[in-house]
Amino acid sequence: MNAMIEVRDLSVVFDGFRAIDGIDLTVERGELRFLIGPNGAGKTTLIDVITGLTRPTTGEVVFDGRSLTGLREHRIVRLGVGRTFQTSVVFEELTVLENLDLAASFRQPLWSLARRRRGVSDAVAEALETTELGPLADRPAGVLSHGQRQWLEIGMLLTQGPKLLLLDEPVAGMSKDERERTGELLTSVARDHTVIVIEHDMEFLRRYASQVTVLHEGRVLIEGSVEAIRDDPRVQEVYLGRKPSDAVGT
Ligand SMILES: Nc1ncnc2c1ncn2[C@@H]1O[C@H](COP(=O)(O)OP(=O)(O)OP(=O)(O)O)[C@@H](O)[C@H]1O
Repeated sequence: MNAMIEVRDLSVVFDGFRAIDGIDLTVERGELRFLIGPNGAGKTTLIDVITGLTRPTTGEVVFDGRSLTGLREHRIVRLGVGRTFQTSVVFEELTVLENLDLAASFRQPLWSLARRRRGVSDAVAEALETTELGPLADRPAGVLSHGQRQWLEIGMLLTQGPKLLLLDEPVAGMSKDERERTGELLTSVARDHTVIVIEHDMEFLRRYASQVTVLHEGRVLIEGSVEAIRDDPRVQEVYLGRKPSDAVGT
């Protein structure tokens, strides 16, 4: 079986309101999948269900062949699901290295902590290399630019050895150069992880996405290549008031 994540007939009802309304979604191992959709489409709620933050009303999520039904958030993290939030979770007074080290220790047994104090663990060294934050390792995270901070958060997830990364609008508020660097980082991370990215930046999508799932009103509207979704009249319609070229880039 090659699916990393299978969402089956998932619904989430908040006080009678169907935020997710019967979603089926399969993301294969090693995919870099983009999730888009207008405000309120259910993107964040879907990620909340996968990570155990929100309980589904019906349906289930199967991760790496195992049902996540009933599991608490920390169990799901330990199974290999990592997530970033729209708000930052780095400790500003700690250095880049210390933030990575702390994140890495989260999944480690105690005996390995004592051993690691003598040097930088492999996971931390790898995260520094992948994110290219090595030259900033001893700087406090508080002095990082917005983009560098996002890369640190991705690095912190990587130290925990996730199989699946869920990233919520990673390029929001970034400069053009930072966006480009983030695109390269995601492409590189996706070489040995499965990655699901919620992203509104259509130019970014056009450059870095291959498979895209469009959500609308809690359902999957369409799934396909950037070109296929760009040309689909249903997608043009849900981005009402915008030319299709604005909605998904040309
Ligand atoms: N805890 C909650 N209680 C009630 N309604 C909620 C709750 N969380 C989300 N919703 C509603 O569910 C719908 C889907 O929200 P969600 O945040 O998943 O959408 P989204 O696609 O991520 O939107 P955006 O792009 O604006 O972040 C929205 O109408 C939202 O108001």
